[in-house]
Amino acid sequence: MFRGDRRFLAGEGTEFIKCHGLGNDFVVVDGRDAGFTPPPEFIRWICDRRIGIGGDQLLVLEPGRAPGATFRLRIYNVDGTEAPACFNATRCVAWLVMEESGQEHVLVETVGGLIAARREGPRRVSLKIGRPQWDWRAIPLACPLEEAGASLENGPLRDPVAVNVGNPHLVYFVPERDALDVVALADPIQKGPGLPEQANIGVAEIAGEATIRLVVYERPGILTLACGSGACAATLAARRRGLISADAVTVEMPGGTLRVEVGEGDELTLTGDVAVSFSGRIPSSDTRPR
Ligand SMILES: N[C@H](CCC[C@H](N)C(=O)O)C(=O)O
Repeated sequence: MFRGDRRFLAGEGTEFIKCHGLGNDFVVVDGRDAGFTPPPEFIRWICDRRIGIGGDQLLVLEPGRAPGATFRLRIYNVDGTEAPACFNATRCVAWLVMEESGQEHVLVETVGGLIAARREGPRRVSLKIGRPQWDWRAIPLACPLEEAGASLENGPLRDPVAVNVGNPHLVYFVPERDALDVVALADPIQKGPGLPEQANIGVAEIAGEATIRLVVYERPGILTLACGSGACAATLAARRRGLISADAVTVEMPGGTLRVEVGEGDELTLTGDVAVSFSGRIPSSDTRPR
C-alpha cells in the first residue's frame, strides 16, 4: 500500500465492513468498545455513493442495554436521522456477530424493539418480528386513514394499508409494479402533509397465491433493491386486504427474495440471505476529501 507520513496514507480511521441483504447495502461500524457517534453531516458523507463510501444506511453496533440483548444496533438513514428499524440491516449485523462468536442465535436491541435472530444456513439469517401496530397514531399518520384522502394518494397509488412493524410503512397494491415510476409517484406522498414523520412507501403486486412483487421507496427518499420491513408490511397488508391467505409468503424485490411466515397474532419470521462486499477504513473528518 501507499507509504508516507500523512495519516490517511498510514491507515488511520475507523474500520468498517460493507455488507448487504439482497442489495440493500450497509456500512457497518463496530462501536461496542470505543463507540462511534458521527454527526449528521459525517453520516451523509459516509452514505454518499460518489464522494463517500456509499450505502442505504450506516449501522453502528453498541453494547446491549436491555436484559439479554447480545448488542444494540443503531440505524442511521442517508440524511443522518436515526431509523427505529431495518430488518435487512438486523439480519446482516446478526450474521456478523454470529460469525464472530460462533453462536447460532443472537438477540438484537434496536430503537424499535428486541429482535431474535437465528442462523438458517451459511449466509442465511431469520428474524422473529414482534406484533405490528395498526393504529394511525402509531404509524404515525396525520389523521385516521379514512380521513386522509388525497394526502396519501397519487395517480395509481390509492387506498393504502398503513402499518408500523417497528418502522412506518404504507403499502399500495397495483396491478403491475414494473409499469410505474415509483419514485415520481411516491415522493410527494412521502414528503406530504399526510405523514408527519414520513414513511417507507411500498408498491406491491400480487403475483400468485403466496407471492408478492414489491418495490420500496424508503424514507428519506431512496428506492432500495430490497427492504425487510417492507416485505413484512406488504405481507401483513395483503392478508389484511384478503388478497393473500397463505401463511408463508415469498416477497420478490429487485435485489432478490425474502420469505415471510405469519404466526400467531401476526408475529412474523423473516428469512433471507446476507453477504459481505468489502471492508475498509473511514477517514477522520480532517483528512477525508470534500
Ligand atoms: N431497508 C430496511 C428499512 C429501512 C427503513 C428506514 N429507511 C426508515 O426510515 O424507517 C429494512 O430492510 O427493513
